[in-house]
Amino acid sequence: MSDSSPSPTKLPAPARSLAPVKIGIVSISDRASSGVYADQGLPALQDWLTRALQNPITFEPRLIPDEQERISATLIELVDAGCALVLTTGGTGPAPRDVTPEATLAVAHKELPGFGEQMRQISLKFVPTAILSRQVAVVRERALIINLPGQPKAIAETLEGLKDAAGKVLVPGIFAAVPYCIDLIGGPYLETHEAVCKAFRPKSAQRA
Ligand SMILES: Nc1ncnc2c1ncn2[C@@H]1O[C@H](COP(=O)(O)OP(=O)(O)OP(=O)(O)O)[C@@H](O)[C@H]1O
Ligand SMILES: Nc1nc2c(c(=O)[nH]1)N[C@H]1C(S)=C(S)[C@@H](COP(=O)(O)O)O[C@H]1N2
Repeated sequence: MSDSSPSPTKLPAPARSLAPVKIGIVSISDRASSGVYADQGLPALQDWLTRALQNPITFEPRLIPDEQERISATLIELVDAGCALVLTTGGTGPAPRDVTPEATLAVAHKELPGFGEQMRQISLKFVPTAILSRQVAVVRERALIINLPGQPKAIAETLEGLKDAAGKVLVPGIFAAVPYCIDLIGGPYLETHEAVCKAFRPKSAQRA
């Protein structure tokens, strides 16, 4: 009679425990925050991050008007609350009330210009007005803060980049660089779902 007990070699590998991560998501919109229209920024951010990341996520959502002091105070509060990543949406354009980049730079310890440069490159594949977005990314303490444009569809476009119909990456999204950046500033080790976004780390930084 054959032994029906499972061979140890066939047992599924024990699930790796992934570090939890706290993420601040901030929708900056005069009209959404005052109820003129329903906010689509926070749902779009939460949806994309939930699809992209394998780690357990605690979201810290904030919906606020385009007011510089309020934006800076919100960013500081979220970093102090332990967010490793803070994503904002809205207020990056040239209009008088668009002050998200100024509010972000005001709380920066370091600026990372590559994120804004890459987002504008990606967005140019979607809209010629991509160059109107003044978005910045900065490090404050152990947190990475990134501005995304306010148009809700721009959230997935900039984070994920541009793919062809077969899913081949044509222009890498900025999120590919986020996990390694968070390693470097002392945050949790983030792992992504490759079908949504393949994170890049140098071999020496990859964990088994
Ligand atoms: N939070 C949001 N929810 C839904 N749609 C939004 C949101 N933010 C922006 N949009 C849409 O994207 C467009 C461009 O965004 P932008 O940040 O320039 O808005 P805005 O003209 O400054 O107005 P507001 O700050 O009142 O949203 C808006 O006109 C609106 O159609
Ligand atoms: N991917 C992407 N980027 C985009 C857009 C867009 O629709 N998709 N809209 C542009 C427009 S029209 C503006 S005015 C700027 C600034 O937008 P914000 O003020 O909503 O942040 O983002 C630009 N970047």
